[in-house]
This record gives sequence, C-alpha cells and structure tokens, in this order.
Amino acid sequence: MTQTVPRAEATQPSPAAPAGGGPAPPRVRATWRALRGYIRPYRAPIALGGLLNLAAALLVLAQPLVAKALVDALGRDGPVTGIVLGLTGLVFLGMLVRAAGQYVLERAAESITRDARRQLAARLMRLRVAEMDRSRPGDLMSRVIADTTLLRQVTTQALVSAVIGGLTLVATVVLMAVLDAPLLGVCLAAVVLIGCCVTLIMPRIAHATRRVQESVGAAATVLERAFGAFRTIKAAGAEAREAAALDEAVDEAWHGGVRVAGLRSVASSATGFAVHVAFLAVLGVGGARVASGAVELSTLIAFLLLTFQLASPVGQLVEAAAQYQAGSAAVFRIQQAQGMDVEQPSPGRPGTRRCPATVEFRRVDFRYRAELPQVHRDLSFRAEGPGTTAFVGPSGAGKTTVFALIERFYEAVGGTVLVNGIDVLDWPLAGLRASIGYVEQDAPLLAGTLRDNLTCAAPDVTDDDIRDTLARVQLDALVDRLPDGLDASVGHRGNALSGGERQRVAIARALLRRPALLLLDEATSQLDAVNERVLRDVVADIARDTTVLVIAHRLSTVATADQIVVLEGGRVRRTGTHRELVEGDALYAELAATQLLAEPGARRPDASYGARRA
Ligand SMILES: Nc1ncnc2c1ncn2[C@@H]1O[C@H](COP(=O)(O)OP(=O)(O)OP(=O)(O)O)[C@@H](O)[C@H]1O
Repeated sequence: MTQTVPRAEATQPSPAAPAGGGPAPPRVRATWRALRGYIRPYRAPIALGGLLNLAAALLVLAQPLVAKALVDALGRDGPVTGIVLGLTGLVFLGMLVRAAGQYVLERAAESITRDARRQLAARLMRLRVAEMDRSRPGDLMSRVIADTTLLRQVTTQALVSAVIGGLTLVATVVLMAVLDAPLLGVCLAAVVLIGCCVTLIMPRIAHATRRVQESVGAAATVLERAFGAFRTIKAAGAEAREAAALDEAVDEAWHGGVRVAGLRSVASSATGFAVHVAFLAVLGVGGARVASGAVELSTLIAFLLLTFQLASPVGQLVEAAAQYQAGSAAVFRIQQAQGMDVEQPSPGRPGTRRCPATVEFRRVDFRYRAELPQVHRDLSFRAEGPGTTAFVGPSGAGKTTVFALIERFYEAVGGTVLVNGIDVLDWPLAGLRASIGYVEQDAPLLAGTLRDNLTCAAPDVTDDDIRDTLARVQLDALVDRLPDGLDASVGHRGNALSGGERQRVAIARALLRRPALLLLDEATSQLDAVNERVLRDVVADIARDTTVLVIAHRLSTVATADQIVVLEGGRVRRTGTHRELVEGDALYAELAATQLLAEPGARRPDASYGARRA
C-alpha cells in the first residue's frame, strides 16, 4: 500500500495560534513550550554554565565577608597578609570561573541558534507551493537569519541570569538579614520599586521588538524583490523608488530599536537609581545605628558592600526579563513560520515507476484558492509514451497548471490526476517527483556552478553521465570553452548564460534525473535557428523512450508531436495531430498561424478562427 497523506493532515495548526483555555495566555504558553524545545538538547551545558556562573557569583558574594574580616583584623592590629592573599585569590578565581561559565553558555547559545536555523530552513524548504505563493520570501529569510539570533540570548543568558540572579538575590538578602534586619527593610523598599517599574516596562519591550523584527522582515522583502528583478528595476529607472521603500522599512526598524533601547535604559536606570537610594538610606540609617552602638562599623561596611552588590542580581533579573520579552517576540515569529503548511514526506514505494510513464486527467476541477476563479473544469485527457503530447491554448487556458498538478505542487479540488494509473495523491511524493523531469519556461538556474545546477536533481551522477548528457543537449562545446569547465559560475539565476543555453542546462538537469516523464514548458522567446533545432532534436531524441509533455510555443514542436491537446477556458477543446487540427479546429488553426513561433522561413497555416467567428 502506498502511504497517502490526507489533505487535512498536511495542514499544521500554527503553534502561535491560541492553544486552548487555561489561565496562562496561549501565546505565553506556546512561547515557553517552544523555548523548552530549543533548550532541551543543551540542558547539560546550560546547567554547567549556570553552575559556573553561580560559583562565580558566590565567590564575589564572599568578598565583602573577607573585606569585613580584613577591617576587623586591621582594627585589632592582627595579621592581614593571609586575608589580603585570600581576597586576591577570590577575585582571580571569580574571574576565571565566570569566564569559563560564559564560554560554556555562549557555546550552547550558538548551538541553539544553529539548530533553530536548521530546523526552520528545513521546514521552509518543505513548504507547500500554495503556502509559498501567499508568503513573502524576504520575510521568511529574515525569520531564519535574524529572528533566530534573538534566541541566543533568551535560551541561555536570560535563563541563567534569571536563575543566578534569583539565587544571588536570595543569598544576598539572607546575608543582609543575618547582618542587620532593620537595614534589610530599607533595601527591600528599593527592590519593590524596581519590581513595579519592570512590570510596567516589559510588555512594551516585547511589542517594540516585534515591530523591529517585522520591519527587518519587510526590509528583506524589499531587497529580495529588487535583487530578484535587478535588470527590470534598472531598466525601469526604479532604483530610487526601491531604495525609498527600503528606507521606510529600515526607518520603522530604527524607531522600534530606539524604543527598545529607551525602555531597556529606563529599566536599568531605575535599577541603578533604586540601588543608589537604598545605599544612601542604608548609609544614613546605618550611620545612626553605628553611632548608637546598635551595629559595628564593620557590619555597616559589609552591609553597604552587599547593598552595592544587590545591583548585580537585580540588574541580571531585569535584563533577563527584557531578553525574555525580546526573545518571545522572535519565538512568536519563528513559530508562525514553523506552523506554515508543509508537504508531508512519505516513504517511497518501489514498483510504481514505469518508463515511459502514462498521464491521465479524469474530470479534473481546479482553482488556486477558494476566492479565485476556476482554472480547470472537468478537464480530461490521456497521454501515453513513448512520444510527445503537446498542449496549446490561449494564454491563461491552464496549461502550466496541468504540469503543476502532475508534479503535485497543488491538488485538484475535483477529479483525479493519474500517473501510471495511480492517483498522484497516492504516490509517495518523492517517488512521484523522482519519475519526472520538469523544465520550466524561464528555466531558472541556481546561483553557483554549472555542476551544481546539473547535479542538484541527481547528486549521484558521475562526470561521465554529465558529459554524455551535455553532449546530448549539445552543450559540450560550451563547457569546453569555459575556462573552469563544469565549475564555471552561471551567475545569479544563470545570468551568465544565454537564454538558449539556460534552457538546455535545464533540460540536461532534468535528463540527469533519468525521468519516465519529461514536462517541458517551452520558452516563449524566439531562439536562434541553431538553438531551435538543437532543442527540437533533443526533445525528439528523448521522446523515443520517454513520455514527453510539452507546453508548445513553437510550430516545429506541434508539427512533430504525436498528439496535441488544445485547451480553452480550462477544458479540452480538441485532441489530434497537427494536420487534423489545422483542418478541423478553427482555434488551433488561428493559434498556429498567429501565436506559435515559427522557425525562420517556415510556412504558417492560414488563420481562420477569428475570421470565421467574426
Ligand atoms: N499561483 C497562482 N495563484 C493564483 N492564480 C494563478 C497562479 N498561477 C496561475 N494562476 C492563474 O491561473 C490561470 C491559468 O494559468 P496558467 O499559468 O496555467 O495558464 P497558461 O495556459 O499556462 O498561460 P500562459 O500560456 O500565458 O503561460 C491564469 O488565469 C492565472 O492567472
């Protein structure tokens, strides 16, 4: 049995969406769940880093007590060398332990960022084509690159700071209570003040961070759009307009970033201010208590040092809260992307691949989205191999969509698409696509080398296979001419090659997959006579042992096709050979006379459809 994926299953609910009832708001719970998922594989190093940081904090905490011993020893005229050496050792040891703790944490943070990027990128590669149609690629790119960076802080530093800060705060408060309880009361007032301030500021940090990340996504979208159509932008003289669109997004990010900076500085200033107020209050109240003999001077000095040290754990807690808020904004956006609709991998099933393949559409209905008009209505045809079936029809008739349904980029809303007699929904997706070679009309190439482009669909092919295939599409001379041969760069989207060469590289790429079915969307641009002839010969050669489906834009293609399917308004209007259709179908005769590209010197059939309709 072939494993099929029910359509409903393939749609993943967004983790960012409300997760049901309960006291905690769903977003907070979803954020926590996601954070726990990122942290889980690195619990050990994070715990080690946390322990080292805690040890460093305790070593720092011990310093006032040693300082108190030093003051007491000085007061008694006792020996101080050991105490001074001990204090120096404490300072150095604290520094080393803190450095080690930081390294372990930073390493874990980098690993978490790497994992998040890998997971998200792998997921986005599996997005359904329909989902990609609705998305902005630039924004998705910024989620993979920029948003994941914010995880670095929240998953390690913020977590450890919160734990260490909390523990250190408790330890400091306990020590203060041991030293002098009334003075502790003065300090606690400052801590309450900070708590109120933080509660007010933190949600605003999350909101502003989200605005920054969204603006960064918008900026990436503008850049992606401009770089993707760079020549068009230049030819249209639209550089300034694109730059202005980028400015807008960048300004928005700036405003958000400045707001976050402002909020964070208010939070940290409030912390510093509260500690200073506490220090002065302890100095005043403590001075009076020393004067009255209620406490010793050394106790007051130790207390004052502890009061200053209070700034560190409280600052850590405030910083952790701010990092959590910023991170939660990023987690929200990452989870949104993780929740997009992906294709489900299904295990391969041997035996379904048969060469040449047979394709059949049985009463297929299709529309791209519920709110869009229907593209195919009751569409039925059968194409067998070996041989060529050509599709012709007016622009928008649904020819390219036929190929998209065979590749299962989209799923029919009614009827059945069969390959080798099996519903494409029942095929293992990878197996289905492995049987098909698809050459798109604009033959997009990937930036990289010629070899990268040829092997991306069939990584295991040998150099001999590549050379044979290049000879078949008559590209061997080009490769011999290039100084770096197969390792020559093809430029962004293959810009370093001519249109005809790009087409032939795309065909070679498809052939290296050894397809049972070749889908070829012919280029609409006029190729020179050599390229035209080469392409025709190549397709004829492939069609000898393979099923070739071609969206025809050339007279030479339809003239030699074994079968021609004429599409009109999403339906099959007529099927036949070129000769039959020229004589028997007015629309076909008109298309052949007016829209199909003829080789220079070739005779066109007369147009009659428009004339007859008129
Ligand atoms: N991704 C998409 N989302 C929404 N509508 C789409 C999408 N792709 C195509 N369409 C629409 O579907 C219809 C059929 O498009 P299709 O590309 O299949 O036509 P075609 O016959 O190949 O046209 P052409 O010869 O001009 O390439 C068109 O009206 C088109 O606007």
